Amino acid sequence: MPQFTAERPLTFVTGNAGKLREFKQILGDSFPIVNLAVDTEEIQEETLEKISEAKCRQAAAAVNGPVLVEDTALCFNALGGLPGAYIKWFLQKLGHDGLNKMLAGFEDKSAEAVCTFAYSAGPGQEVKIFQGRTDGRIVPARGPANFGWDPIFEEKASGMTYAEMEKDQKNKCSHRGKALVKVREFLESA
Ligand SMILES: O=P(O)(O)OP(=O)(O)OP(=O)(O)OC[C@H]1O[C@@H](n2cnc3c(O)ncnc32)[C@H](O)[C@@H]1O
Ligand SMILES: [Mg+2]
Repeated sequence: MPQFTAERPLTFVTGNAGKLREFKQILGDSFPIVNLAVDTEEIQEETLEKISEAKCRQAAAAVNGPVLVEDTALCFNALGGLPGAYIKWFLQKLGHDGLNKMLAGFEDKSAEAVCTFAYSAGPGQEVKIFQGRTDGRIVPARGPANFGWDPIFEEKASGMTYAEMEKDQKNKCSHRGKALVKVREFLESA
């Protein structure tokens, strides 16, 4: 375990309350973690790994210490993986109903939720990537609209939308939960 201390904690850089809430539920308080919202520039890139890596380098420079960032993508299979990393803007402009309508012309409503964490020990240090993926499909909204696109993502294995699940159930099967298992393994072995 890298020596995170109260003076030099691991900083989870995000401005998203839902992400932070789940992050804390999943990782608990096993070591000193603080949260900071740094406005990072989101680059346009081919791969989710490169987007998270760029975000991580900016965050490490801003914090000047160990950082963890994540980027979440929602990939519609009928659209070749789009909106992917651009889901935030599509959700903001179109809402749940509009996202469903985007797939109206396609039989295939399947989608993949992808969470990509990136860790750096500090500015100029190597960036480690941890990814979690969950299969599902896009459905008309069901369940409380507490977090992003949770009501319209029906997880494949359970047939429930993320929004219909108890928090523990979502965290066990979610893109974020799977990625954080890998993050924890790394932090515990490093
Ligand atoms: O500061 P950062 O960490 O970048 O936070 P963000 O809100 O900008 O997040 P992203 O760039 O990763 O955009 C992902 C979008 O998907 C949403 N989202 C992320 N994880 C989700 C989840 O588990 N369930 C539902 N919506 C989610 C999130 O609210 C955004 O609208
Ligand atoms: Mg963002």
